[in-house]
Amino acid sequence: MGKSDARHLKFLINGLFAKQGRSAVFLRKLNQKPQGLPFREPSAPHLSPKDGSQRIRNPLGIWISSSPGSSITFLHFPRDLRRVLGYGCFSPVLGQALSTSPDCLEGKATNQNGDASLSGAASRGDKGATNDASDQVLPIKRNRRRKCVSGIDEESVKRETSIETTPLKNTKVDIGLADRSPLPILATQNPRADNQNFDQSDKVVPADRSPSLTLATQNPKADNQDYGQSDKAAPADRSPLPTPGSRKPRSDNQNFDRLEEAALLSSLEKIAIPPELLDASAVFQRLLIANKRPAISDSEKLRLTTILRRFADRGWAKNQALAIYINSKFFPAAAARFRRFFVSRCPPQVMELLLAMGASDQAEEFLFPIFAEFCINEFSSEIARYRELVNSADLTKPHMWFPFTRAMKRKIVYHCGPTNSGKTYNALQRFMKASTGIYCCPLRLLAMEIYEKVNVMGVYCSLCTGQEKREVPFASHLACTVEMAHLGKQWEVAIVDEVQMMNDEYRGWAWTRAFLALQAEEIHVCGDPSALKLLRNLCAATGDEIEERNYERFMPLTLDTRSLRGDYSNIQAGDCVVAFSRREIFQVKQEIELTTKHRCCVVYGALPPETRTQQAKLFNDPNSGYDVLVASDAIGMGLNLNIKRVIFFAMEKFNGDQRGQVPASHIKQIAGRAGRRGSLYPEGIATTFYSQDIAYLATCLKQPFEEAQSAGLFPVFEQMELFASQLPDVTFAQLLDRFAQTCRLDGSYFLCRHDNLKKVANVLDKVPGLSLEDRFYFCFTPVNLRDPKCIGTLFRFATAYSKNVPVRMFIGLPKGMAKDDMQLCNLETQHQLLSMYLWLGQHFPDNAFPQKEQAAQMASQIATLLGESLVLFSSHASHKKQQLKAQSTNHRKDKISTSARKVAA
Ligand SMILES: Nc1ncnc2c1ncn2[C@@H]1O[C@H](COP(=O)(O)OP(=O)(O)OP(=O)(O)O)[C@@H](O)[C@H]1O
Repeated sequence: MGKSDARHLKFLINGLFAKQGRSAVFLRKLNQKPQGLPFREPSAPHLSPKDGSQRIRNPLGIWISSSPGSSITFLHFPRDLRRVLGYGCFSPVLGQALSTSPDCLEGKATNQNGDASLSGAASRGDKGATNDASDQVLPIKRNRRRKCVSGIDEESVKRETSIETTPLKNTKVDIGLADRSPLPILATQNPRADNQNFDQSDKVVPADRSPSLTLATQNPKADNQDYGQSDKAAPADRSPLPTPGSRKPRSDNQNFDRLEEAALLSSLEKIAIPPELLDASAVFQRLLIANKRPAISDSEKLRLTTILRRFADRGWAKNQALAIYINSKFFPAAAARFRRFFVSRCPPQVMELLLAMGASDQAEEFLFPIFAEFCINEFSSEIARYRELVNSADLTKPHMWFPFTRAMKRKIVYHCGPTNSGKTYNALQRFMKASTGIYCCPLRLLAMEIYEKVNVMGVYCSLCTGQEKREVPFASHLACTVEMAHLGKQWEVAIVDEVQMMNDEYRGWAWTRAFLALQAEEIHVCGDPSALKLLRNLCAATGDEIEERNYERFMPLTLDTRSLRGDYSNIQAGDCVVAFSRREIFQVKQEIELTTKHRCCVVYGALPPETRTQQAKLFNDPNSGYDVLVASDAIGMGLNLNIKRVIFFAMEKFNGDQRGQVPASHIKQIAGRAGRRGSLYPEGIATTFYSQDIAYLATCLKQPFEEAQSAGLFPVFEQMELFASQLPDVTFAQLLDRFAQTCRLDGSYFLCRHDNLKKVANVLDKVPGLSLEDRFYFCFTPVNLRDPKCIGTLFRFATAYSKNVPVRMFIGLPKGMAKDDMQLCNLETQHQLLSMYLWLGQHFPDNAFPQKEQAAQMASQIATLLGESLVLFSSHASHKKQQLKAQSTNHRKDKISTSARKVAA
């Protein structure tokens, strides 16, 4: 399809709705009349209300049917175009969506599973809504009162004209109408949200009859799946979309020979539909008023039933039906009703046509518009209910959730560079000069470090993490974990550190929210180059100005290809050995301490931040006697470490389901910890313990940063509540699933994974008496899901809370340092339980968790004990080493004396 064809198509779609006066802006912008198209001027309706439908002989061969009483207009595309666009029907609502949203045309809007969603795209109307203070209450409502831009900037004109070629040329990205997997298009957004102009047409179209019909999807995956199952493959589905070929050979029809089908189809395509049957609405009206047909032969009935069963079973119609808010679960019942209705009333002319078409795609295409009319007529309440549900799971245009922020003029400074390049340092310089500032980071440890550093420099700074709040009197600054960012306050400078985590599948939503919502004149975001493009896109949507500052490592990182060849004696002072499990970490530590003169500090995720900092200090201190660090990937972020060489003990990691290679981006981040400005080791080296791993390390280090495509999102409680109100009889875990299946997202976003939340939700399902809000927040509690003790304790806390009694810890203080690994594990678990209690204490009313202070004290004592235990472990090892040494000396002495005796004898 050529550029001009695409333009014609766009014009056609617009022209179709011009009579309602809603495409005027678009047409003016296009500023040219399509050549070769037999359109009348937009003001003159090109569809004659009398004949209802007519074939428009334009170069694209599209014909349109519409009838005076119908809210729907059908576009039937010729075969080659269908490959690109599918087949479908539009309501005036959709015409609005298309004519105001270039992004829709670009197919940018997707739901969670990567499906295009016409109405969900970021449109150029976005900026116009910035001052709409009435949007403040609920995200769903926020979208509804969007203002339209009256002025048209050059950029948007450019975007608009580029749309015409790009999607269609690639045939991959379409106008959001073609195949997408796994869910079909849900053109569900309330049209009122899109444009104020719609108010007029809203009056015309009765609520129940206004679903946005889309040219929905040929969805190969969803064909046979229940809509409700489609989230299973969610992460993968965000990736490459299937080529939108029109009607894929369907796998679900038993005994259907594809070749025969193809042959049949090629002949069937030639069947001409009489003009009087082109208008689906008219056909439906005929069916509606027809008496039940008394005389229909059994064979005719059987053939007709076969055609209609195929229509119901093959999946294509099911996907299309989503666009008219007939969900997949309801579709079989609707299709069965339609079959009975149709077979019993089918006029002879229609029957003849259908029997000639046979059980074919053409028959389905012919039937679908009639089915749509039937559904709208018969199932208006079901349609309205499902539409409400879909609308309540609308996560499109998340930047519009924060109108006060949008009303601000923000400057974004992106400090872009690899690890150890000084990004945070430079951002902090500006932060400290500002009269007010907020620093947001991924770890408690980092927040605590900045809190201490900044206060030492004389800038009063408070601390706020999930577990802890330290209020400094008269503090103007705040260091916090990103989830705890204060979004309602205005700041002069904000820092969002490690912004590439916006793409994190679990926590990404927190960075996205902070970035979109922070009310700061200047936002300094620090991150690696992987997030640069994404940030640019978000800034384009928010209207913020972006300045990019690029950084390079102070000293390059060198790859030592020799590796340690599996020999501990090659360990040197300043080495950091990275292992990916706790067991491996202690094994390596023990081996090093037994076989070399070095002593090891350890850092891993289960250690409290205080203990990790203490271990880092020990390692950084050249006089401490601890000169080697054994760590997990927890060193990738946050700690300032004087590492000379990073040695990867393994390149595989257990990811919760199975062991797999550690992704290159993680390897790079960890390796980048080697070498630090101003330390004993300004130059960094990376290598592996075993020589077989060196090739993978080399590959990882060479790899350029992989561009993040989308930012994480998660609904706020109010959204969840709205959604839940549509589904009163489901558990919270089911609700999370249903939300993930139903929600709609723009292409720049994905829904963060909720499997961990679901596990907690399942546990809490057994606790009666918790409100939806309680469940929502309880699910976010940081709990070690692999430890039954932690889960059991959370259950106990939730049960007590649900009974409205003060929640007690019942966690005793340990007797002393851990003497073995089991005791060490117990200490770690105890700290996790306390941390959980503290987190709940921060997020629920104070009187519900009254032992917060006690818990904080105990947590700090345990952190100290853990640190001391680790030191003790090292001295045990050196003691053992001495014993071994003594044993081997004695053994040697024995040997010598025996041989001396032998010689003497
Ligand atoms: N201009 C500077 N003067 C003195 N020290 C600096 C300067 N720039 C950076 N540093 C020091 O270099 C180290 C690394 O800097 P910084 O933490 O800012 O790097 P980064 O790029 O943010 O790394 P990461 O992504 O790992 O956080 C820090 O210890 C910091 O104090």
